[in-house]
Amino acid sequence: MFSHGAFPDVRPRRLRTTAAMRRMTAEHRVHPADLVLPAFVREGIAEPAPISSMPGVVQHTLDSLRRAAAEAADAGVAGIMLFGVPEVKDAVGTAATDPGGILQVALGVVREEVGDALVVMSDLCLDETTDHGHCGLLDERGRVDNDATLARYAEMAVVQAEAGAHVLGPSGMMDGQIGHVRRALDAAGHRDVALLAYTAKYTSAFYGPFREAVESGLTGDRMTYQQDPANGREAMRELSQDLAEGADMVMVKPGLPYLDVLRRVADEVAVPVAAYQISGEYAMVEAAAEKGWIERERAIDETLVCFKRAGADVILTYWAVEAARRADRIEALAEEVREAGGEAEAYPLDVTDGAAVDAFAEHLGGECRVLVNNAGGAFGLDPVASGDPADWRAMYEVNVLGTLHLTRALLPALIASGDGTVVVVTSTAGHAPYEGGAGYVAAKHAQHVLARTLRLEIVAEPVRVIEIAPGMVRTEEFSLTRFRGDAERAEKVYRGVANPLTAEDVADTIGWAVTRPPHVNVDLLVVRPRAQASNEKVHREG
Ligand SMILES: NCc1[nH]cc(CCC(=O)O)c1CC(=O)O
Repeated sequence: MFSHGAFPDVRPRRLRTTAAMRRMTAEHRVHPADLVLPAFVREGIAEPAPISSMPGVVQHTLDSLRRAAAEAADAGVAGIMLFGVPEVKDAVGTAATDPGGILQVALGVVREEVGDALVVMSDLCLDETTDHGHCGLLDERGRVDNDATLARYAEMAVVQAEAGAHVLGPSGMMDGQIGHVRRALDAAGHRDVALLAYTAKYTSAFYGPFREAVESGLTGDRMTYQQDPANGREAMRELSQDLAEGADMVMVKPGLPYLDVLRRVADEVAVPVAAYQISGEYAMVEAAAEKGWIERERAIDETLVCFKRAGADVILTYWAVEAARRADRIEALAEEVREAGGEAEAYPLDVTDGAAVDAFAEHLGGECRVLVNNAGGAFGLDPVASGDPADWRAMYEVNVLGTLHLTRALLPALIASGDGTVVVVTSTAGHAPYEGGAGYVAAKHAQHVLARTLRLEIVAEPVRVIEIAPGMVRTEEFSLTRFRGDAERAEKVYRGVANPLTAEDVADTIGWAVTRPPHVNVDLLVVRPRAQASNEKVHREG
């Protein structure tokens, strides 16, 4: 290495003096387009089922998977990798080649939802569908039979491609799987379906939580087909095989314990390189954070940028959507505030998660003057007769319980400040019904009444409670979320309306109300565009 000179002329710390300097000199950044969300979908459940060893991750229903895919697309994530959990498992994994099998149905649902907006990937492996839990077929002595398994993989590949997958991820570590699957796809006319080869897949204790996620029946281990953690060079042998067999992208898995392998692979190839941050890696960070032993968001971001530094182009991570949001819009907004001379910190938070909200309150360290409860949203526009209870529940969770969680957690700090303000952003839907809006209307009425009740309860405290109720506001996502990404339907809401309110109009209103002198409590402020006289009386031109 050439010399850069010596101390005291050379002081590397100069480049670390300010946030702006560090940002300019950062060698790597995580972009939402680098991230892929692995997602589980389970057959025969009516509600998403939490996975206890992966807090925050669920086994989806088809419906909740559809929503999660739309959310991932909205967050700018690159892709989604689907794992299916069938109701019935058997020795040969029949569900894996049944066009009506859960994974295939899920692929169809996700493609229908997101089209080509996400790269839709599917796990190509038998362990989710076999009762013995192995990634392949067993011979009469109970050993995993490589070549018999290849034939099953070939059938699965065609069925998954037909169901709509853009990319298949053969993860069973059978010799020759990439070439076998490639030829099967080509023979069936699926020349454009790409293969993400699990090139270096190690037998790992860190897959533990995944086994719960797919309700694996595995007894024993996978040591005869997955790689030995002691081996690095062997990964290069697998790599040359996969490339020769036509792999479009290659992957190293697990992630963090194998960054050296990732670096070796990345140095060697001319195809995109992926890393899979697996279930056990996720669980470790979540568990330590839950105990308060590490800072959750910092730890997550650090792991992700380390993958980039080690040479990954693509990262499969259960934090994909959260990290994309953090990397993306909230941070951009904080940056805007800082550039305007203010101070800001971006802190992505799921307001429906009471424990996460408590952690956020702790992060603030007992200091808070103004709380703006702005998180909210509408899902669906169905009449009561066909209302979807899952939508209604979700709307209650985010609009009402979100406000409860934050207000509860921050009230002590607001009171202690000696001059606090709670703003509750409701809606004109909190004051009058409209057809199709019942679930949202009910939630917004509840939020309105929460604000009124709180005002009664804390009248003796130095805290104001202000409700802002906006009417028609055109933002990039309110109607898009309500109609699950149907842009045309979302657009129709505002068609012909001269000037719907903007997010800035509402922010301006909040800013005004909050900056009145402390003794002035704006109880309720309804703000609508001039063209809207009531929820259902809107003037449209043309
Ligand atoms: N179909 C095999 C497969 N594909 C992805 C994972 C693990 C993913 C994770 O742990 O997050 C596994 C489990 C295994 O090899 O035992």
